[in-house]
Amino acid sequence: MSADTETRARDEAEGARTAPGNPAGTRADAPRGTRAAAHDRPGRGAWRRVAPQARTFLRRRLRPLVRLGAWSLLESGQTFLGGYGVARAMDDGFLAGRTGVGLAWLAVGALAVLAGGLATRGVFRHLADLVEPLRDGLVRRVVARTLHAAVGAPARVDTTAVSRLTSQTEIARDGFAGLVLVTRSFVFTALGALVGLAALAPLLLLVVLPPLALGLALFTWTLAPTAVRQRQFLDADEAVSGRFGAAAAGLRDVTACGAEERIAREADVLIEDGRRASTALARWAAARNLALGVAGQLPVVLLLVCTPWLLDAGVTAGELLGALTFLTQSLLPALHTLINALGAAGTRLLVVLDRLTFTGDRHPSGGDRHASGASAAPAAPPAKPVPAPRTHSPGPGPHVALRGVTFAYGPTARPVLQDLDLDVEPGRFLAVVGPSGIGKSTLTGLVAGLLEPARGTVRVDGVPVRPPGGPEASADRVLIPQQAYVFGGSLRDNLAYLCPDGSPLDGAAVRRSAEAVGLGALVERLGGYDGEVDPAALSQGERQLIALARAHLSPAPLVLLDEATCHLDPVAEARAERAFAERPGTVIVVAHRISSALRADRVLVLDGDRALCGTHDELLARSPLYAELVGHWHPTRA
Ligand SMILES: Nc1ncnc2c1ncn2[C@@H]1O[C@H](COP(=O)(O)OP(=O)(O)OP(=O)(O)O)[C@@H](O)[C@H]1O
Repeated sequence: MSADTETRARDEAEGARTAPGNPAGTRADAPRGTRAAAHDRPGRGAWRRVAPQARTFLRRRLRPLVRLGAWSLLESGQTFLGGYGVARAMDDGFLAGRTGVGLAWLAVGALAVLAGGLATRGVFRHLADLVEPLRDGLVRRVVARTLHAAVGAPARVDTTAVSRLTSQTEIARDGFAGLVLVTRSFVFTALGALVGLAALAPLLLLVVLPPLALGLALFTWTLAPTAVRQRQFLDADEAVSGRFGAAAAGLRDVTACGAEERIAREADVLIEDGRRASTALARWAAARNLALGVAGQLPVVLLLVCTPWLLDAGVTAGELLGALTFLTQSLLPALHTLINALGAAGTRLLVVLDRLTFTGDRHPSGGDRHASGASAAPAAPPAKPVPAPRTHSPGPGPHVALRGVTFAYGPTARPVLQDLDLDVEPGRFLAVVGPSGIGKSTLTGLVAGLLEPARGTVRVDGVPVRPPGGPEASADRVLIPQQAYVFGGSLRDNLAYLCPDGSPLDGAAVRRSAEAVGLGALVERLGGYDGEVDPAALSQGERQLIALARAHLSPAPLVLLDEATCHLDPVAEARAERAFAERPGTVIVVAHRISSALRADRVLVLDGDRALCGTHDELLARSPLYAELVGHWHPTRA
């Protein structure tokens, strides 16, 4: 606990946006649900949950509280003597022509400040006795709950526990320390000032107390709505970062499915929510400032306005000056710190404590606490690609033609592919092989339209491949990447994901595709095609089988498999590839194992700047790299 905690609390109060440790990970996968829940939940709900535990915590720590109070009382002596000393110095000293007496009273005030410094030291010593147990208790609770959850559902990893254990418990500790400091500082400063005013002239209380009480009441009224807005602001912020995190992780699928517009629309909604939440929060900050004006500045104005009346009523000039000293030197700064700290940092502390201490299965904010463990498989599917009418004449498959294609990942980067010419005849099965990082995925990205060549053309059936974003981008071709995309829902919905909307789903075709790629065992395990798919409970290989069956079932005549079978064993991989070879259409497979090349009609070997295309036998004779790749391959190990 450092001595600048009070200042920090004030700084924190200035803006929640800069809050350290944004616990964004808590609901990365459930932004919409989160938003809805956040709007439903009043701030009082959080207060009701946290308050009983807070009371128990404080009741058990009466001794440090009493010690803190005692040192604070001593500290308030400087407030009392500060204003009272000024009044006496004026009335009994300078105005009475006794300069020595005046200076002596001022010296008393200065000594009181020194004594106050010692008292502050005592306050900090005992603050730790109150604050550290809070942090320890929170850490214990988070660890216990995380372990409990991990034992209950080992497949789901609660990664948000790290944030709760580190930044959130630190926010809670620092926030609590800051609040204890500013609250007791205000209470004892106000006590010192009010006792001082009463000691000078009770009439002064008549002027000062009403606006002070009104301002404090106004401020208290803003607390609950501010907590609600604070929560909404944090939730909106988390929803935005969660949405962007999920979109970034699935960028390739999003583009392949032509879902950019929907993702952008959803992001717009969330950003708009964030803007609204922050505007509402700012409105309540303005209300807090009004409360500060009423409680802190209005008494000063009233005191000045009432000066003639007060003087007539027997209040002396020194007493008036003392009263102004109380107000401007002590009460106003303490009030300013209290209002800002309670209004922003206090409500944020409430929100964080609510999250850390809530013991239900679901996070109070509405998101599933474990949801982030299934980040590889978003909970809800993005937009389905809009099917476009097939522009080419129906046949065994489209003709893919690349002419002089050069591509680099940046204007100054070395090209990954250079002057590449390639023809994949209609209905053919092409395997692409080459060392890691040579540009195999880049090639599929170009054919899928996800990437644009710097030079040259990529045509499918004579039509230039359009850049991503067009509605037809994924209707004529389907790209299955290594990271298979599976969403929560029925198996049937997962398989039909690339089928045209509105057209009746042919049950026999679904079964044929599932059987063809080897999905039968999983279908049985899930209890049929209406069985629910839980992405987090599937192995990588099972997810790939679902994605493969989906591509097989789709009407797309061009299928691009980018190591889409890498988690399957060699037998399962061979079966899946055979299914695509037998399916009408053109297939380009980035081979995970060289055995894929043996099954292909033709093989493209990418080798640095050179690329060779031919049959297996031709390449064995012409490509040293291919011969080497095949040489290292042992059919029994593949
Ligand atoms: N988005 C990107 N930005 C910059 N460079 C990239 C990007 N994607 C790939 N690269 C680089 O381009 C080169 C080709 O990458 P690519 O993924 O096409 O290779 P690959 O043959 O598919 O590799 P692997 O077999 O390991 O998947 C690599 O050097 C890679 O680092």
